[in-house]
Amino acid sequence: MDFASKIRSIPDFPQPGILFRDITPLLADGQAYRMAIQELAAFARSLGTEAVIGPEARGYVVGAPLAYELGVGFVPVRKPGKLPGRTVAVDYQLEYGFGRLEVHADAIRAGTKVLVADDLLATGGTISATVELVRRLGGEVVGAAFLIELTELAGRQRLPGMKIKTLIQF
Ligand SMILES: O=P(O)(O)OC[C@H]1O[C@H](OP(=O)(O)OP(=O)(O)O)[C@H](O)[C@@H]1O
Ligand SMILES: Nc1ncnc2[nH]cnc12
Repeated sequence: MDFASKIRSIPDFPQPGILFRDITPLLADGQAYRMAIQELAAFARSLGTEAVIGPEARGYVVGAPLAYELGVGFVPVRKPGKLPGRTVAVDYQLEYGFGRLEVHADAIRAGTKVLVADDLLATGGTISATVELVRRLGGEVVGAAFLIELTELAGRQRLPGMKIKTLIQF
């Protein structure tokens, strides 16, 4: 499957100088979406994944179906003030901004093998923050799975030693 042909590139969004890689055409193609999730699921299975975690919002369209396909739980990471229970938070930076991510403090049992999932790896800021949240809760991060990797932004360097699967590289 040529997943890259299902990605639309939009210049200067959300700000000048950013070439935005839009996954919505891939999501709209049921067969491509399913094959992409199944390919990431094979990687996740090989790592013994017991839970999947993903950041709001686009991390959910990868992480949630991946967890469902594996038959394991999904842990949502949210932007501030959205989760009703006690939370743990980390601040982070991304290609075009900065922010804070939160997770419920009781979302992961200590020792759980957790796969982190998102649509896209750019600078790695978002996923590093997500990894940090898992570790703070005592989970073991076994790997990271993405649809897209922006190789020039070297996000992998923020994840030393991590097993990483990406379906499309730009
Ligand atoms: O590797 P990084 O430099 O951190 O960039 C990648 C992140 O940026 C985008 O999310 P965004 O914060 O735009 O939020 P969204 O999912 O709500 O659109 C994307 O979905 C990744 O989570
Ligand atoms: N260039 C990009 N396109 C889409 N999502 C992104 N998140 C961070 N950088 C991005």
